[in-house]
Parts: sequence; C-alpha cells; structure tokens
Amino acid sequence: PLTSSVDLSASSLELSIQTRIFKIIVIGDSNVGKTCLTFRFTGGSFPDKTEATIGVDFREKAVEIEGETIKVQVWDTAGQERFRKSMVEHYYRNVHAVVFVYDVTKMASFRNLQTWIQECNGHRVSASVPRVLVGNKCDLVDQIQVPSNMALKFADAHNMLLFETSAKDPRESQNVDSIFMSLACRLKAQKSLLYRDVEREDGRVRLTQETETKSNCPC
Ligand SMILES: Nc1nc2c(ncn2[C@@H]2O[C@H](COP(=O)(O)OP(=O)(O)OP(=O)(O)O)[C@@H](O)[C@H]2O)c(=O)[nH]1
Ligand SMILES: [Mg+2]
Repeated sequence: PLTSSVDLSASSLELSIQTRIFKIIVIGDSNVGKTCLTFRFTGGSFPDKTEATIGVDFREKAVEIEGETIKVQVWDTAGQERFRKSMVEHYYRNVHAVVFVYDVTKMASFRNLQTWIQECNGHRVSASVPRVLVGNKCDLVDQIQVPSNMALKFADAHNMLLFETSAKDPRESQNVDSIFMSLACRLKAQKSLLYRDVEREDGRVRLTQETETKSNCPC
C-alpha cells in the first residue's frame, strides 16, 4: 500500500541524515607505521608489505557507538616531505581529530613530533579538535629508545592521551582500535551537543538524539 512505501522512504532519509563522517588524520615521520596502524584498524590485519605513502590513502570504517553508526574516515598521510607537500592543506581542512605517531625504537621520530605539532597549529586547527599520541612498534621490546615516562610527560604537556602499541602484534589489535574508537566517542559527545543546539534553533526535537546524549560513552 502507498502509506507503507511513504514510511519507508521517510525512515531511510532519516538514516542518511544521521550517518555522520568523522575525518581523522594520522601524522608523523616516514616509516613510523602510520599505514600499518590505519590498516590494522580498518582492515583488521598487519600488511605483509608497505610502500611509502604518496599523498594520502583513505581508509574508512563504520563503527557503532551507543546505537549510532558513524563512518570513521582515516586519512593515512605521507611522512616524506616530497610526497606530502602538495597535500598538506587538504590534510588539515575540516579535520575532526589528529593522531600523532612516533616509533618507540627511533628517538628522532619522537623528537620530530614538535615539528608535526607546529605544522598542525600552523594550519589553524582549533584547540577543540582532539589530538592523541601513539608510540608504535612496541613489539620490538629490546630496541626501545623512547621511555614511556618521557612520552607520557610530552603527551601531558600537549594535552594528549598516550597510546603505546604495535600495529604488528595481533594481541595489540584492541589497543589499536581503541585509539580511533576513543576519538570517535569524544567527537560523538561533542557533536551531539552541537546537533541539539541546531535542532532547538529549528524548533525541532529529535528524541533519539536526546536520549543518546544522556547515556555515558563507553570509552
Ligand atoms: N616491528 C614492527 N614493525 C612495524 C610496525 N608497524 C609498522 N612496521 C614496519 O615499519 C615499516 C614502515 O611502516 P609504514 O606503515 O609503511 O610506515 P608509514 O609511517 O606509513 O611511512 P610513510 O608512508 O612513508 O609515511 C614497514 O616495514 C612495516 O612493516 C610495528 O608495530 N612493529
Ligand atoms: Mg604510509
């Protein structure tokens, strides 16, 4: 009957309006494992072989947080200057969150974080955009050069959470997921407040959104 087909299209419209996309960029020196980390999160495995990223690779994953499906769009950026210079403006445009990565077995990659943060700040990324720090390659236990307490101090000073993990070690895969999931949770909390404000201006109320906002984020 006609009425049920009308109902169907109305609910699918509602669904498409509610699918939000969060743009998360992954930044850091070449060879720290940005491609492997993003691959682990979106594809669930460690790639056999990687090549230096040229420009950017997009990886997406749909995640469910408190009943809402959110598309996490991960921008796997190039660490090598010659492969990134024409793209930098695009990396930072309308970004929702930033993941800074260093290699725990390479002190230089940790020292260079300062430069990466400067680049980020230079592109007018708002202070409300969450940032996290990731020390990768923790599986190489006998080669560690960056002590945890040093990394923690740096993260604290820059108001970031620190994750020490490994894209390679399958036992760490949940930890890798939690890097992106914790950001998605924070973004969801921020953005649903925004949505509510917009809805009030319109004089519209969406009950589901209101209910979701009240429950606590699992992260
Ligand atoms: N042991 C170990 N090796 C890793 C890990 N993550 C990445 N690698 C290795 O490190 C090398 C570089 O990894 P990529 O992910 O390509 O590095 P990237 O940061 O994307 O480099 P660019 O694209 O040039 O910026 C590869 O040989 C990976 O196999 C890890 O957790 N443990
Ligand atoms: Mg790469």
